[in-house]
Amino acid sequence: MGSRANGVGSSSANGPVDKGVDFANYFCTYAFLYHQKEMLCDRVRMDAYYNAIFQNKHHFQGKTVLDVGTGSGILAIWSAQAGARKVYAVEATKMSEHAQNLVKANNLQDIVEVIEGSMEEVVLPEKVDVIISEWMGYFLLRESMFDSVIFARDHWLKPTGVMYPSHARMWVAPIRSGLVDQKKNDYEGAMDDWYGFIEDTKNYYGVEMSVLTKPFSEEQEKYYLQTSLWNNLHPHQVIGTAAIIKEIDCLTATVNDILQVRSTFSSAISMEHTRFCGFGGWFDVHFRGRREDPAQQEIELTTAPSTNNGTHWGQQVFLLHPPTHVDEGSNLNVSFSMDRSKENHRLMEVDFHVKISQPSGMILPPIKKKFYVE
Ligand SMILES: C[S@@+](CC[C@H](N)C(=O)[O-])C[C@H]1O[C@@H](n2cnc3c(N)ncnc32)[C@H](O)[C@@H]1O
Repeated sequence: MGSRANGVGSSSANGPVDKGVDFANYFCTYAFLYHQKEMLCDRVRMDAYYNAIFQNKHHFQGKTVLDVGTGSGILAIWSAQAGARKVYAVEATKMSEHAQNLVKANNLQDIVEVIEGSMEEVVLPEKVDVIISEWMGYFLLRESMFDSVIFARDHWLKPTGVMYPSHARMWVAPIRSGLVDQKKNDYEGAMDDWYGFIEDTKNYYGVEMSVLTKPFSEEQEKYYLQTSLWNNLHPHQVIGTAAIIKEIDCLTATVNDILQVRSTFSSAISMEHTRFCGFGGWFDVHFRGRREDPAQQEIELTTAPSTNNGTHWGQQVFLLHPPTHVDEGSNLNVSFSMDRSKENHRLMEVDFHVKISQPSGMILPPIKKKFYVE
């Protein structure tokens, strides 16, 4: 199982963010070295940022850089090693102390200035040429950290400045997966256990609890059947064409642009006699520099299903029960929407509306389902 900051129980998307709650539930996990280590061990992620910086040294040599959410300090250190004149490394948690030690241990204390504080509150002495950040959560937007990068860009990037990464995309594709059976069994097992429990409670303790069956069932259904799952999909599990559902230009996107994702797309099933079990969702980001000041080497970081280049982000899997038998030539028409959870602006709610037409021309009853990305 992959892990990013959990963000559970944080603040509202509509009201002001309660900073204390947000810190306790979101930032706190990033204060642990074991968590930073998991990201530092992700070779796909590390290689992409390393290559983006060192194969595009012209963006860093003699330049000022801001690392938004420096964590262990790794991106700030690389920026300095690539020749930056000054690097501001901002980190909200006490991880800043480890970053500071790491900077000193690598003899970069004259270039990298670690600043402990929230990006929204720190004051820098100057504007910067480059903003670098690793802000991507599960399915790209979970964690809503890109808001802080947008804030940093709007306040601290020079008009000629460059964003690292410069672009991001979200992808969705139909999949087959044995998890669809496993999760249904888990749910049914939990309900069987519940029925035994209410019978025992009545027999031994004289209390009738069946009035709670419906809310318990709803709770378990949400947990087992409506919560998206972290999974490392094999490419063979993708059974139809993948669609891009969102494209972000990191230089120009506003918070308003990323509050919601809306997309309608069609996907042609490309596999014979298979089960359509739901959707897989993933993202990629690109390092292209800016139009007037492009990268010498464009780098891509993809979290697509892969046999040997998996990432700690994996993919998010959205299971549709029961699975539908489809064939090569079946076609899916999909409406997708994603919004921030009202209870916690760092979590997401996703809706799929799917119409399936079979190669025979038969159109199946539409499928509609809501999911929680938690
Ligand atoms: C995904 S980690 C990346 C850490 C490091 N840059 C790396 O690439 O290994 C994101 C980091 O950003 C920090 N962070 C998130 N939002 C922030 C904000 N608004 N201000 C300062 N730090 C923030 C988190 O505490 C976390 O350490």
